[in-house]
Amino acid sequence: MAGWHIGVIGGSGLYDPGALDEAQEIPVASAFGEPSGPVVTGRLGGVRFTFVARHGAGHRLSPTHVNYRANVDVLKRCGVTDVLAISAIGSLAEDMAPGHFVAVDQIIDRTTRREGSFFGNGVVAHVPLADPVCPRLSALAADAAKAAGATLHRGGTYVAIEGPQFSTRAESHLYRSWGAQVIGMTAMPEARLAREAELPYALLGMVTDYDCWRDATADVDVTDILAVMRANADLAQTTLARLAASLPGERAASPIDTVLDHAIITPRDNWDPAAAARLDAVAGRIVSVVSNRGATSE
Ligand SMILES: CSC[C@H]1O[C@H](OP(=O)(O)O)[C@H](O)[C@@H]1O
Ligand SMILES: Nc1ncnc2[nH]cnc12
Repeated sequence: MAGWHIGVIGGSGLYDPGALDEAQEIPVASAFGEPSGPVVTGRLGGVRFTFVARHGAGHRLSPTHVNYRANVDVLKRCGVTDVLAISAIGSLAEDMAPGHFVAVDQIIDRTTRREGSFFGNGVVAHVPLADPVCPRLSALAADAAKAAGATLHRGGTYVAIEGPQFSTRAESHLYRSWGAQVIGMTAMPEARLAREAELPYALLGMVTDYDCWRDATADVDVTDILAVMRANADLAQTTLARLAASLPGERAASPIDTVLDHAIITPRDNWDPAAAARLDAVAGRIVSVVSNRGATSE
């Protein structure tokens, strides 16, 4: 059994992880282009945390233009074992009020304009995604949020829209009729990619608004969202500290750690060497043999 190394992807309003011991920015390049911004690593209560701000410093990247592949790839390259995403979310459910936290457990993907896989073009893989969220990490994060003082909902279906516009009222009602409880623009393809990289993924959403389905409230507005996020940023950082304090000393293996064992369908002899080489981090357990073989035969 090994130790924990938590990768944190901070969403709107959470542009830094708070006080990390021995914090340092580390230069790490991705085979999939530029990550959103600097990667900061450090320790919280003795546990290593590595942080990237999803929309970059100064929130320059829209949900469509975030390089989700590079973000997950650099976290994997840093040796992260698990990924906790923190996001601003709209509520589609009466009981999930602004200020509450939701440990999301299901996702409906309505995004259309994003690179959704590390694989393809020479190495094809099909990972299982029935449960896109890791129940162990999600429960730990939920407990930590509760201990930090958040009003916490365990479980909730998140509908990921392309954005950047918020939904129409008809869409908002439609998503409610589908059984979705919260809405955002970033959980996909992030959760897909974490699974492909064999990284257990959990998503803690901070409710910032009621989207636009609720007659009794004004329609969603970005200024209000950021005000709620700012009011909750400390709570998110305290949640991380609580999480660090509550992690078991040893990290027992997760089935997600080895999900690629039965997912790659392209026979090894047919792998495209360049495609395999790019997978040296996300699928390092599997492809390193081939990359090395390619290197020796040249
Ligand atoms: C700031 S309003 C919309 C914006 O906020 C959420 O971002 P994130 O998931 O990174 O916290 C939402 O998904 C949109 O990107
Ligand atoms: N209502 C909403 N729709 C989409 N993304 C959001 N992020 C925060 N609130 C949102």
